[in-house]
Amino acid sequence: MTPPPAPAADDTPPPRASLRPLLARIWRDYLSRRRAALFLSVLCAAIVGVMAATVLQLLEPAIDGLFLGRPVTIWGAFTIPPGQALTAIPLVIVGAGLVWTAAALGQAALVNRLGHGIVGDIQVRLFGSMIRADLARLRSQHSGGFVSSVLFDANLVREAFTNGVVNYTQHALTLIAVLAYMAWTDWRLTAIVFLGAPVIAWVIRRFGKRMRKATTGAMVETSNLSTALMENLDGVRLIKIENREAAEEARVAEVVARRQRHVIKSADSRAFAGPFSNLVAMVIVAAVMAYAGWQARQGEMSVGAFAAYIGLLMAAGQSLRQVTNLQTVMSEGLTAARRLFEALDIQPEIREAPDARPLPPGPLTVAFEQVAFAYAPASENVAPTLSEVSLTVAPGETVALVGPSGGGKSTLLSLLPRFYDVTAGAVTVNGQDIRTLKLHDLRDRIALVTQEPFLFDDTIAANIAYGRPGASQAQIEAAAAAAAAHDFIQSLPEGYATRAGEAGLRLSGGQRQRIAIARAFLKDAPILLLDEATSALDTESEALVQAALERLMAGRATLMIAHRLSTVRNADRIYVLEAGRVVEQGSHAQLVRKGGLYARLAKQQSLDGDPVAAVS
Ligand SMILES: Nc1ncnc2c1ncn2[C@@H]1O[C@H](COP(=O)(O)OP(=O)(O)OP(=O)(O)O)[C@@H](O)[C@H]1O
Repeated sequence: MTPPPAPAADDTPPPRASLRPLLARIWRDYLSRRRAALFLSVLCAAIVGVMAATVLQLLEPAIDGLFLGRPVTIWGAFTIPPGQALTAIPLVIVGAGLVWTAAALGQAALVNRLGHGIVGDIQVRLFGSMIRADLARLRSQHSGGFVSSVLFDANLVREAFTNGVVNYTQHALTLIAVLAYMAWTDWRLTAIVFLGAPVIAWVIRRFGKRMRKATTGAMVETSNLSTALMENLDGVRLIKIENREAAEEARVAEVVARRQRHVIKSADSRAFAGPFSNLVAMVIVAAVMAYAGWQARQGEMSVGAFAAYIGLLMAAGQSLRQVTNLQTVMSEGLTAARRLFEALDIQPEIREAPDARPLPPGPLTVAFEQVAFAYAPASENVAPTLSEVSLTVAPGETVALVGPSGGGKSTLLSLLPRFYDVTAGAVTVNGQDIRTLKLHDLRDRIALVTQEPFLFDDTIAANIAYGRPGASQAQIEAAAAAAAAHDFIQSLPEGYATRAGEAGLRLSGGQRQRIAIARAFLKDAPILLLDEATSALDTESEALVQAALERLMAGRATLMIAHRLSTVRNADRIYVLEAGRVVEQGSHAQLVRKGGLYARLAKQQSLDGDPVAAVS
């Protein structure tokens, strides 16, 4: 096991042109449906922002009214006689404080619901896209990558588009309110503030760029970390038997360290942008203070106005720092959104045709007609995995696929439920190309029993009824009885309600097989695919499973793969696949007589060198 590759982080900032469609899509897919809540939370944020500026503005009438005994004008509109200032101003402040608090509470409650709603939407969509993805794509990416996208990347988008958008509004509005107040009283003061704007913009851009690079790297490493964790849990037996615990610990430590480097860089960018803009803000405060002090000396500014300016500027500095911080959070969220959308946009190649036809009920005949298939695209010039394969399985017939490892048997089987599509030729069901049929109907008519049947972490009954969720208990038990599984299930502590699967009961290979066969009995599909269904069993289990399988095969079109030739001797026809081609075909007796590859394989498996004895 080699360490996952270092990330190829993209350090170029996203061009403006690509930002607009990204934002438009976030609006269309996630925000527009919640536009009322979004509007309300932005409104609350606006109230909070404006209230913050308003309370500070009251400094001017408070100081001038209380200390200088002047008539007090609140917000330039209401005039209060000096005698009433002592009661009026505190009352206005309490009133503003109440509105401020109500708006802040409303904002927090709305943002929490909005944010988690969006993250839930993204997670469900990502899962939907993953579960519908082509097998080829799912095989090309480790499941750890999907897990990390669903659990972590989606949260970055939440941060950006709730906290980011809403708090951004609040602080931007505080800034605007302060600037408007200053412009209203003295435009020169505002001009001084605007001189600092390009510097702040530069700070935001610079840290935003660092942040994007670090975020992309952190996301790649988070995905590598999930992959490493899942791989270790899956391969725990191998790790223990090979005494590789320390090596695996070191490997994971390496991934953790790489992830940490990116995460720290990203956190640094986020944390450093604020103090840098704070520095610029302090320089602006100093300049305004110098100018306002000079004005006050000239008698053109009252003590109250001076105090209010400075108070407001301090608040503006605070908001500016927040806006800079949020800018980096937004940039992180946009990077995550871009990555998630790329994953969401991959369309499965195996899709139902728009004019797909239904598949009527009843027995079905399967045919492979001059089928060729390659996993790699034709441009890669790799020899195809299957070439010119033709075979037919009629209802009630059993066709067996045998041959050396890597010959293409499993690949051939996976073409029938359209896990992959043929590259040439066609697979047909009752004479119709399966690409012209409804995908749901096609898969509904196929039962698949594999060497290591998968059990969900659910009850045995639910596992048997997985493909027929509406099945009654009686139907489930009848299927289990037909699969010779009823007795052992009943002897379990909770019978059919016993949990199986990863965190549940550990079942033997033969028991799992029989549950899978019960699942196939319940599905009652006219096409049966058996992929080495008995090869992992001991003789006693095999006898039970074999008998159950024979009952299951009756009346269906069965295509089976078997390594142990003893299990295929009763097949109607046997096809020997070597390097993707059918090299021999016929009944067991015919193939043994022929003395070719099949006869040699049969001989290899015999103890006494007699091929017929080996398979009888
Ligand atoms: N997902 C895949 N992507 C690329 N190549 C694959 C994939 N699955 C199988 N192959 C290749 O296709 C060839 C046929 O594999 P397949 O599993 O169909 O053979 P098989 O006859 O079933 O082998 P076995 O008896 O060992 O199970 C092999 O060379 C294998 O490496």
